[in-house]
This record gives sequence, C-alpha cells and structure tokens, in this order.
Amino acid sequence: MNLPVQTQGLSKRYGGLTAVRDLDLTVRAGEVYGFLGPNGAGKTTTLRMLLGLVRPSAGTVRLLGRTPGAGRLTGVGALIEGPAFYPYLSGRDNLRVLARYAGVGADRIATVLDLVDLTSRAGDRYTGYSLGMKQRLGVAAALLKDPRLLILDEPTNGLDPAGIADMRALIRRLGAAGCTVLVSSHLLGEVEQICDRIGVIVGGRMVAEGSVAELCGSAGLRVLADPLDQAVTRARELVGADRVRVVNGGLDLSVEPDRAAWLNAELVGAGLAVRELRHRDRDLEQVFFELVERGTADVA
Ligand SMILES: Nc1ncnc2c1ncn2[C@@H]1O[C@H](COP(=O)(O)OP(=O)(O)OP(=O)(O)O)[C@@H](O)[C@H]1O
Repeated sequence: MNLPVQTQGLSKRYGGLTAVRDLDLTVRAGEVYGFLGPNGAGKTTTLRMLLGLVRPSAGTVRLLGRTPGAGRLTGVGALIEGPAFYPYLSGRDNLRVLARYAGVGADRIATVLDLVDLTSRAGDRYTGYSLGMKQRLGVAAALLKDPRLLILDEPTNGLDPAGIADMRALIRRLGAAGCTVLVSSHLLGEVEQICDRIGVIVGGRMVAEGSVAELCGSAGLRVLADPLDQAVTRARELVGADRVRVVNGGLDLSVEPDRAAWLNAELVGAGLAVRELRHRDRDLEQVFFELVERGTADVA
C-alpha cells in the first residue's frame, strides 16, 4: 500500500530528554490525520523529523515513499512555523514572491487564494490581516506547489472560534479534494470533527491510533450497586483493578458491554444489590483525557 507517511521506531533525544520515543506513525493516502497530544508531547519534533528539519536519534521516516532530506520533499507542503511574509505586501503579492521563488506559475495563485477563501482580501496588506487570515495565507503558501501531502502544525493555535471554524472548514475542503493532510493539535475538539483517523501522542509515545469510532469503541459498563465498597472489591476481582474506576458513587468498568449479564450475575451472586447496569458510551474527549492520564503515568 502506498503510504504518504510512515515512521518506524522514530525517536529523538535532546540530551537527557526523550522528546519522541519509538514512534510508529502511519498516514494513509487521502485521509485527514489528526496528530493529537498535550503541550510538549512531541508533535512538533515529530513533524520536524518528517520534514527532515531535525535529525532523528533513531528510527526511519518515509514520506511519499522517500526518505526526507534537502531537496527531496517534492509533493509535500508544510506549515510548521508561522511563515515569514512581507508585512507591507498584499497577500497576493506575498504569494507571487513565493511562487516565483518556487518556480510555480502565477495562475496557481488565484487557485490557492480561492482554496483558502482569501480571494476577496487578497489585495489587502498582510499586516492588516487577522491571525486566522495570516494562518490561511500560510496554508495557501504551502499549497502553491499543489502538494499531495500537506503537513500542518497546530494551524489553529491562537485563533478565535471563528478562525478555528474557518481553518476546520479549509482542512475539510482540502481533504475532500483528495489531499492527504496531517494536522497536529493539542485541542481534541479541533480534530475530532474533521479527521478520518487520530493518533494520540503523550510523553513522546503514541498511546492510541484509530478512527474516532475505533478510539471510542472500547466503551464500557456503568454499574450502580450497594454497598459500593464491596461492589468495587468484587468488580476488581472479576475484571481487574485497572478496569474499574469509581465515578460519582458508581463504577465505570472498561469491559466489553456483552459481559453485562455475566457481571450482573456475579455481583448479585456476591450478595450485592445491583440498582443499575448499563452500557456506557464514551466520547472522544473522555477517551483523550484517559489516554493522557494513563500515558503520563506510564512515562512518569
Ligand atoms: N531543540 C530542542 N532542544 C531541547 N529540547 C527540545 C527541543 N525541541 C523540543 N524540545 C523538548 O521536547 C519536548 C517535545 O516538544 P515539542 O515541541 O515537540 O512538543 P509539542 O507536542 O509540539 O508541544 P506544543 O503543543 O507545546 O507545541 C518538550 O519537552 C520540549 O521542551
């Protein structure tokens, strides 16, 4: 299978600090992939290694089937640090400068301005743009060479809700147009709605990867039983201590929902009064926080 991004055992150490450890990241052709993690998790370091801007301490990177390095990033567009634009030139003129430098025809400028929804403001000076418009111009610059793979590092950082919504819509449009997009974020809500798959990185390690449905799929059971302390003890014996959490006077169990009848019989058999036992849905936010919590504990 042709994989636009594939890393194996990718690691980066800065002195005594391991910023990225043993990372296997796979982005499939045509998907919008959300690279999610809290601040300092190692997202930027990973993206910089993908682009050949930082040398890995260990592991391999394949980008569009090639090993990245100087001059070998054909087909890849990236917005990884706030791009440098001339403040007193218009958005369009800034793109003209970049297009000339990149050997891209002037006709492409109108196309990318349209894609990022800046056509009506393209003649305005860059300095008068909102942060969201500046970011969208950065994406336009990354799109000049009509890349097959677009890498965006926290493109919504610092944007207001309207700017975030615009950026989300833009990424969705690019994905729909067949561009493979790898976008990092520390805010789950930003990627949840637009990504086909999500990888969660905590402490430099990938702790989960999959579609939103897959990540949330491991829902569990919610049990209300009396007396609570005995219910906790018995539930821990039955399914394992790490799968039982006490939340709001009840038990949240990380077990397959089809074990409900068995669990009910066991708890009742142990003399407990089971008041409620139901399927517990989890939203991605909860999953993300659990992953971050668990991942941080593992790293500590
Ligand atoms: N050049 C460097 N020298 C030393 N440490 C570094 C360097 N670059 C990054 N780090 C450290 O590596 C870790 C990962 O940083 P990185 O910027 O990759 O995280 P991030 O997930 O992108 O975070 P954020 O969301 O805050 O941008 C952090 O602890 C950071 O301080």
